[in-house]
Amino acid sequence: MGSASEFDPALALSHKFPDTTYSYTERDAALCALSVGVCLSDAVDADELKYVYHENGQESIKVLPTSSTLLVLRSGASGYNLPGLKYDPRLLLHGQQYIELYKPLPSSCHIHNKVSLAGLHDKGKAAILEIETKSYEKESGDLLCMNRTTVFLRGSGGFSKSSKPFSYTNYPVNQNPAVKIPESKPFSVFEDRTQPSQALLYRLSGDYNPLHSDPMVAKVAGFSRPILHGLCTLGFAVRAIIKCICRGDPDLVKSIAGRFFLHVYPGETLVTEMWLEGSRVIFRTKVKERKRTVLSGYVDLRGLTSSL
Ligand SMILES: CCCCCCC[C@@H](O)CC(=O)SCCNC(=O)CCNC(=O)[C@H](O)C(C)(C)COP(=O)(O)OP(=O)(O)OC[C@H]1O[C@@H](n2cnc3c(N)ncnc32)[C@H](O)[C@@H]1OP(=O)(O)O
Repeated sequence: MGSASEFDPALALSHKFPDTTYSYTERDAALCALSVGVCLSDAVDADELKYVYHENGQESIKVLPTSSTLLVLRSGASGYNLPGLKYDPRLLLHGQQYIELYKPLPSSCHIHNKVSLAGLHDKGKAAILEIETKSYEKESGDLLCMNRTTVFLRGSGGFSKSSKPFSYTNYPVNQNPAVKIPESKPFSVFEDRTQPSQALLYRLSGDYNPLHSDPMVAKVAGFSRPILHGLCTLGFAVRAIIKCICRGDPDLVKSIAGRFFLHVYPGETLVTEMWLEGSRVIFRTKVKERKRTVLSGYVDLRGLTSSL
């Protein structure tokens, strides 16, 4: 169990993460797509079949931009170990995700990851830890994407040594996923029902955190049953945006930012509302059954035609 006295922010900040490597195949990419609801309600959906099948062979399938998180899972799906930070991994929740995509993701790839600490904050009742991963294609050396993961470590705050709460960030404020939701009617709304087994499928993408599969672990974490991975909810939301606004073209997505407000139980219905502001899509996802917002954020697009 973590406690404030076991936090040494200076030690954590001076830590140099080792580079990591990762390889994924067309099978991983297709599984990742299926686990965020691709072709869930229509097995021949013309916008989505390309993520799992291509007539020219599996090497020609497209990869969803949210699958970029697949590349960084090895660096800490159910917890991050770094000196100076001891906490209870069962109380960790995914708070935010920020993704930049520089090139369409290939259907299979060998990856070289450079990992760094992007933020550390004392929120009193919780600590917030932000880890940034830059993923390079091993063969070409090209930078493919950047993922910044914010985790909320409940029960681990209160470690500040002075009266001012400790807060360190090394990235621009305009990359903050917190957004103001417009008061106007949404440009588009998309509804999707997750399956009761959704988290059991999503975990095969590589996040084996037992919070999503083990009823006892879920109880300790304060939930009545295992909850859905935050990145699965984000995958459903971004899929909805690609479908409703990008006319099915995933390569239009330049960056994605999302903040998780509340847990989702597998089997619940996700309703994603979208507003178009220039080349930015602001979105909000609600759970229909509980009428609660679970996620909001924005997706920046490249080359959007004005005919929308
Ligand atoms: C790619 C690698 C992936 C690895 C991912 C991690 C592993 C995964 O397996 C784990 C998961 O997927 S968990 C499932 C998804 N996440 C969730 O369900 C969490 C949903 N959110 C919550 O429960 C609350 O918002 C909660 C609990 C997060 C916060 O609620 P409160 O305690 O009520 O907080 P509040 O009092 O409102 O705010 C306190 C301060 O914290 C900031 N904050 C709030 N929500 C945040 C969030 N989601 N992310 C980041 N910061 C957040 C607030 O701004 C506030 O700070 P300040 O006082 O300075 O304004």
